[in-house]
Amino acid sequence: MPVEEFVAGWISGALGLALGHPFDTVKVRLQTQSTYRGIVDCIVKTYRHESILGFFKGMSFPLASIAVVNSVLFGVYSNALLVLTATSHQERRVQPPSYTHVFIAGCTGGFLQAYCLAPCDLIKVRLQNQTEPRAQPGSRPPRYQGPVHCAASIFREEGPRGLFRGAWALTLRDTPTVGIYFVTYEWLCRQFTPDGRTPSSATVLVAGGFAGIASWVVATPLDVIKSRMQMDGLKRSEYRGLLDCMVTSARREGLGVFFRGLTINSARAFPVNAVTFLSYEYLLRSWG
Ligand SMILES: C[N+](C)(C)CCCC[C@H](N)C(=O)O
Repeated sequence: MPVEEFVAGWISGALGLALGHPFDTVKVRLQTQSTYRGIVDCIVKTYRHESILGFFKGMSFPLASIAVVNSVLFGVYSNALLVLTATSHQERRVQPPSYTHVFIAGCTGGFLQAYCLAPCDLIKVRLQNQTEPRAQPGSRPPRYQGPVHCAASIFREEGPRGLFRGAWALTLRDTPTVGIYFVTYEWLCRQFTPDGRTPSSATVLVAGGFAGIASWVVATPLDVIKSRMQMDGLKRSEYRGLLDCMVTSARREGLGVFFRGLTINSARAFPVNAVTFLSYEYLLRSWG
């Protein structure tokens, strides 16, 4: 099993993540809290109360864990294509796989990474939603003091299954949308690259960026539900399940609720995925 894809996925995931984290914090807050009037209001309030550091809450942990998740995503994708088409990463430029194969391999990668992502994403979302300013002497400490403390508290208070809260919504979100992610990327690369040639860096950046946006647009409704399910259970359980969360949210806030965070998510998706794909392709190429 080729391991370079896993390593390249690892490094490129970490690079993309660091770039996108401030956008991600604003997105999570807009999706789960109703105190903000919009993107600008959320940015201003976060900055005023928590300084620039507020935007980087919950980042250290995903930086390590997203790297693992991305490595599973790209590693599984590439190896699934190897099984389906019997071509390696290098051979695929000359013998491009069909879009159906790309889609199936993408869905497989999306499905498997969702399980590694679920507990990591839960911890990230819980930490990002802590709006207390940095601890001052004498002030009450926030509920979770860091990722390890957060994981231990969830385990203690909500049981081992609590760590997989929202995992179902996450799997439904990622299985088809990662398929769309890779199909968009491949399609755009092929549009701008002569047959049999490797895509240029500019092409990879643009194709990666738009692949990120396209997949996030489709993923946003379930992303909102996922984030809400993850925050549920903190005080008391409000939703009886995924469907109940959808119906309750729509009834209370209208159908627009399913698009919360869409703008900021798209603004984040472009640079994150442009950098992810560029570094992924670059690493694989330089390893020959
Ligand atoms: C498929 N879905 C839209 C869920 C995400 C795919 C892109 C993953 C990337 N690490 C990012 O965070 O943007």
